[in-house]
Amino acid sequence: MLLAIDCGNTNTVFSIWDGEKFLCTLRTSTHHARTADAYFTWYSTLVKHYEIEADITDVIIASTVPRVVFNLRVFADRFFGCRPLVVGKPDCLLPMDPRVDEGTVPGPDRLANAAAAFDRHGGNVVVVDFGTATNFDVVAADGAYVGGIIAPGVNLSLEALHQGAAALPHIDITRPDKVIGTNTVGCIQSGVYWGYSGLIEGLITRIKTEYGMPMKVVGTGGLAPLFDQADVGFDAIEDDLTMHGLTVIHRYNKENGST
Ligand SMILES: Nc1ncnc2c1ncn2[C@@H]1O[C@H](COP(=O)(O)OP(=O)(O)OP(=O)(O)O)[C@@H](O)[C@H]1O
Ligand SMILES: CC(C)(CO)[C@@H](O)C(=O)NCCC(=O)O
Ligand SMILES: [K+]
Repeated sequence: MLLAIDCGNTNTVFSIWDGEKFLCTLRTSTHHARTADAYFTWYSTLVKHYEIEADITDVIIASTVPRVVFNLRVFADRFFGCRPLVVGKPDCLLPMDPRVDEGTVPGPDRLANAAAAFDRHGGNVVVVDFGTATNFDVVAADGAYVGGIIAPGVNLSLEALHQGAAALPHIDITRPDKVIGTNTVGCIQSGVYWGYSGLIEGLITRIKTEYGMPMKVVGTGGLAPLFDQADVGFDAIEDDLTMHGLTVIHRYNKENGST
């Protein structure tokens, strides 16, 4: 069985893949100082709680935070006796290499999204991934990641307003019915929800125009369903896209002999 680890700037997600389906998905906040032993304590408690029969033989990691990789490597080695595949490292093959400016290191989450989008939709896809940042990942007809857009994440924008303006409270994102807010919270909610909806819709339109061919748009990440309610232009919402990409990359490496 495969343990797939998607380590974002805010949250770290572990999923166990039995070759056909994910048996569970476990989430914790990302801390670069978390030790291998601490990962195992957390992991084994939850696996026991959910009564999962996990026989982990392989581990794959995609981390947007370079510093956590060391402890995750130790975790894989100490508790599962395996050397993990780390997306973005030279010994982790990709089904298709990215085509970006020389010296650019695309986020491993974006490489996983590209592999997943190609596997499920066959390319000519733009993935909109709502995480700490909101990134748009363009996947060409042959499955290559060819670039995209990085915008500040929704929660980051809310936090920045609160941090930077003394009279503005911290609020949670929600879909306000009205655009014209009649109280402070309503005004912020409108600015972020409707402002962000315009950003997504506008960027999708511009990407399609520049790309010049029909494209599918797939939304993923925690806030994708909320923005889908504003009809921003998603053809599909797939909450497991990055994880699916990790299983695709892992399978590709197995079949092509690197692990
Ligand atoms: N209605 C909502 N309001 C606020 N947050 C939400 C809502 N729905 C989902 N979320 C948030 O979405 C998060 C899951 O999103 P996701 O895993 O895609 O990104 P992340 O963990 O925030 O970022 P990263 O992957 O960059 O670490 C959850 O932590 C949850 O707090
Ligand atoms: C954009 C984020 C932060 C999204 O998680 C991540 O993919 C990242 O750190 N990327 C590195 C830069 C790039 O993708 O071009
Ligand atoms: K993510």
